[in-house]
Amino acid sequence: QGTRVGFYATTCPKAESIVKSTVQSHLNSDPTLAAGLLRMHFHDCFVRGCDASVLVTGSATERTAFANLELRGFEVIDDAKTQLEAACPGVVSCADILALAARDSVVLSGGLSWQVPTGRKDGRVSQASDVNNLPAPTDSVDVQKQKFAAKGLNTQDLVTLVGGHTIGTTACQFFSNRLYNFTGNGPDPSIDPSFVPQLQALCPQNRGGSNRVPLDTGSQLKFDTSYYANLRNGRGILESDEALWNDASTKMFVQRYLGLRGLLGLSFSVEFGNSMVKMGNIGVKTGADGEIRKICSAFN
Ligand code: HEM
Ligand SMILES: [Ca+2]
Ligand SMILES: [Ca+2]
Repeated sequence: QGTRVGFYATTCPKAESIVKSTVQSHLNSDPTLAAGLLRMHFHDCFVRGCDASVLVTGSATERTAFANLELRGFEVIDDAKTQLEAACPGVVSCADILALAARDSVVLSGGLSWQVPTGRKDGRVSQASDVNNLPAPTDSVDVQKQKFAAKGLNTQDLVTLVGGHTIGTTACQFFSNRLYNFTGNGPDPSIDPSFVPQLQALCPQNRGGSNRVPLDTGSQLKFDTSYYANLRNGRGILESDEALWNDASTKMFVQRYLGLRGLLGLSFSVEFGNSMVKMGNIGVKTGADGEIRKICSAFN
């Protein structure tokens, strides 16, 4: 796979601490950026591999694709890159900065840490038209599984990584179809009926599509298992999220993360790191495959 833990130990020993302190200082002023950085790494890895293709600006780059319009935290990556270029010019890739920043975001939100293998090169291509195989919030469990399997990720990885929704928010436009006219008339029956009016108030019908709602009600800044408890209680926000509770193969992992009786327990905080390492190795470029960008938003 080409990456290894401690890749910069001799060439830029402070690389990981520089990323961490940069993420820390940005989260101090805006803790919601943790979610932005985690999601950005996912959107990078699923399109042309973890190669920072998502960071490039310009017409028709990935950043201009619909699925990426709400990505947040680019300024954190740029800030870390500036400091890394001062400390060790031309050494640390933007793809690695993004992988490290995603880990640090989880840890600073209360999650358990993991070691991030590094050594990714930055890609030389970024095309909006490549951003079509990302999962959609209306995807069934079967489609979600297929999209993850196409990247070498299994059902456990799917349930675990989507657990990233324990932090952050979604725009109403991605789920408000569930609140009003889901099956011709009335809300999606898989939503807890007592939760529906709450969501309707946050997302008024035919307006407020850009209003934002926490993906994990009551715990949007904390990296915990509350997201899974919400799924069990019919309080998942996206249709794709609640579906994980209504399919036997994915429900089993949700139950195990919740430590429900009779099933072998599984630690979400441990497994999240394991699955992130797998996701972080998707399509990694090494050697002459790629470059070390000077600026993360532009090819050299
Ligand atoms: C089936 C897979 C997935 C689907 C359908 C999905 C869908 C979505 C949607 C629709 C949003 C709201 C976007 C917006 O309003 O701008 C969102 C937000 C988010 N997603 Fe996912 N996602 C998936 C998997 C993942 C994975 C694997 C991760 C990370 C490991 C992740 C992390 C996040 C985070 C942290 C946010 C909040 C972003 C913020 O607050 O800015 N998602 N996701
Ligand atoms: Ca990429
Ligand atoms: Ca949470």
